[in-house]
Amino acid sequence: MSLMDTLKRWFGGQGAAHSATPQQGRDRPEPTAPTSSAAAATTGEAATMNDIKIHPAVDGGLRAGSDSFNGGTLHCRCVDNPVEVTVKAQAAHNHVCGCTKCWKPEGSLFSMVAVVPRDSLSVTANEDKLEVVDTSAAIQRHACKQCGVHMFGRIENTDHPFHGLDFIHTELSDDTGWAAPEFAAFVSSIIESGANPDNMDKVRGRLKELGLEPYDCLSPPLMDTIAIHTAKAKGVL
Ligand SMILES: N[C@@H](CCC(=O)N[C@@H](CS)C(=O)NCC(=O)O)C(=O)O
Ligand SMILES: [Zn+2]
Repeated sequence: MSLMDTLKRWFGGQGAAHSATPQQGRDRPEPTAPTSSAAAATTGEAATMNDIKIHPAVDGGLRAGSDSFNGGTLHCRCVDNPVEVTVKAQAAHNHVCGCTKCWKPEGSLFSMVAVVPRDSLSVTANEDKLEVVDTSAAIQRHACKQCGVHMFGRIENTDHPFHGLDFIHTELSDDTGWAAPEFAAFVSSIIESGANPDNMDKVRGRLKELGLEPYDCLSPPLMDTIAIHTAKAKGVL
């Protein structure tokens, strides 16, 4: 059984999703710099909860994934010769991530990132435009050298709890049916990108309102996965 199957068996499928919102496609305009969202969160303006913009794909409510969806193609933002990644699987554990390392659209407080089995993902066009942004990171993020978009993240360390899974940003796909985000990870880390600490209650409030439970690391099931892996490696489980 693959790690993906194991994760799914242990933790079930995707969480509840809410009302529809348009996905960001590659030929749709980049969201404009927010007037009162990330800006409010970073400048110290008195933001209300409704001012907080989390990510363009979730700000209008979550769009449910489709049970029959089996993957699609992702494209970078280059108009000419875009990098294309093909994924032959539904994504799992989709979530918004506040860490400084995951790629975010311009002006967004959070990235949106999900996992797919490594063997379901291939680069199908313009692979020569990709480079790893930080070769020392656990997640080797392959980004387009021209537009900067991260096309996929891969864990090469075979001892890592998530080895076998690749990380993708489903918003880079025009295909509909991708699993909806289920939670918010590394929420406190948005402060490291310059978000105003005074607005954190409002950020967490907005995440809860959207149905994205906020965590300052990963979700409990994923933290359990890591702990189980570590316990087994140490021989205590
Ligand atoms: N507070 C740190 C957290 C970074 C972090 O641990 N990110 C998580 C979530 S993506 C991770 O798994 N990082 C591994 C990596 O970036 O290789 C930051 O914001 O930079
Ligand atoms: Zn992250």
